[in-house]
Amino acid sequence: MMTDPDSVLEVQDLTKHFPITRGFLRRVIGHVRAVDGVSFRLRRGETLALVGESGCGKTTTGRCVMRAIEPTSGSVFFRPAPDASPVDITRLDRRTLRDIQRHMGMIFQDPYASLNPRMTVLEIVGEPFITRKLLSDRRELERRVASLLQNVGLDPALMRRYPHAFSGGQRQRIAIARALALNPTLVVADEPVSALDVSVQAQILRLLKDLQQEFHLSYLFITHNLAVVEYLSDRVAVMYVGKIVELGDTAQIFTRPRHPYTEALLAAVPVIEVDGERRRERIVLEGDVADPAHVPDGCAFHPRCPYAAPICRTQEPPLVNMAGRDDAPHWVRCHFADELELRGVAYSATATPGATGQPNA
Ligand SMILES: Nc1ncnc2c1ncn2[C@@H]1O[C@H](COP(=O)(O)OP(=O)(O)OP(=O)(O)O)[C@@H](O)[C@H]1O
Repeated sequence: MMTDPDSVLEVQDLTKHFPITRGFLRRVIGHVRAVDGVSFRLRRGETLALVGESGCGKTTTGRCVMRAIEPTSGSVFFRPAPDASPVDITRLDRRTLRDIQRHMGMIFQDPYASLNPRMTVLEIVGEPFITRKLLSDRRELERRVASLLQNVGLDPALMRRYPHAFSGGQRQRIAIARALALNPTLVVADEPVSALDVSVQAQILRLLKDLQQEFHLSYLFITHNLAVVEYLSDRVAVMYVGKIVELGDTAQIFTRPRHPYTEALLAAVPVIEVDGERRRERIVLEGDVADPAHVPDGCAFHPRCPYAAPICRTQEPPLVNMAGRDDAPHWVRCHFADELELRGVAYSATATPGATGQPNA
């Protein structure tokens, strides 16, 4: 159950296992454990970033939360409005689900692929009103689309143009206008700036931040870019092979990571030297992400972990809250979380990625 009145989303023990089949009869010979027991909470107006290397299960988690794909098990409690009762998205019938989904918006990585090239901006941004039969008056529809375009910094006079007339950044603004059309409570953004020019990324991130404040949006922000996380996120959940291995406040995670995987991710981000000279300190993570179809025994990170001990090969560590009694929770899944002195990076909550693409610039 979801008890906290401040929560917009509570994900409990979510799993998504994709069957691996073989042969003519499509016999199931195994499972890809893309999401494997993920739990987290998102408060009103908050941004939670899901980070990790490619293949760790971030996108699958986001899609299960919106029930764009069917989770294998677990619950996703969602409160569509501040005074509404929470519902478990995973238990809804099709029609109720569709009603509830209007309170959720989704922004994708590639604004070239996500916008239908044969539709005008008016049709793209206005489509949610049409398909849900919320507006039939053409004038009113144009007025609403114009106001949405203004919100995202686009000239409403361009609403009759097609996507090809716009740059990547402008296309992403159109996609954002569409995602916000029905005034959602929750926005799931999956790498929304990764496909854009570095110079445009900062503008789009700033826009997302402004829109969040104006419309009290809660963001589930999927990204592999820690500069983006630093700029936008209140909290961070680090995923590795379908599981959350560390979850806490952004500042905590950056300055005092407690999981070796987080340390490795942070080390892969370029940092600024104390003397002011920027140095690319790109420590590439050794080895590949474990195959979620053959998850290693014990801690899934142990084959790549520089601190691994025998216990790590045999026993899976539980997710434990390492924070003091009065501090914000800091969850870590590592046998040695309270022993290791791991390296973080300098953290500045005001950093703006994009101009340089670097977190501490
Ligand atoms: N439909 C599917 N069938 C089988 N396996 C899948 C399917 N979708 C995803 N997977 C697998 O699940 C795992 C997690 O994928 P997911 O896309 O969620 O990761 P990710 O962290 O979002 O990575 P990326 O940033 O590359 O999208 C991967 O191993 C992927 O190959």
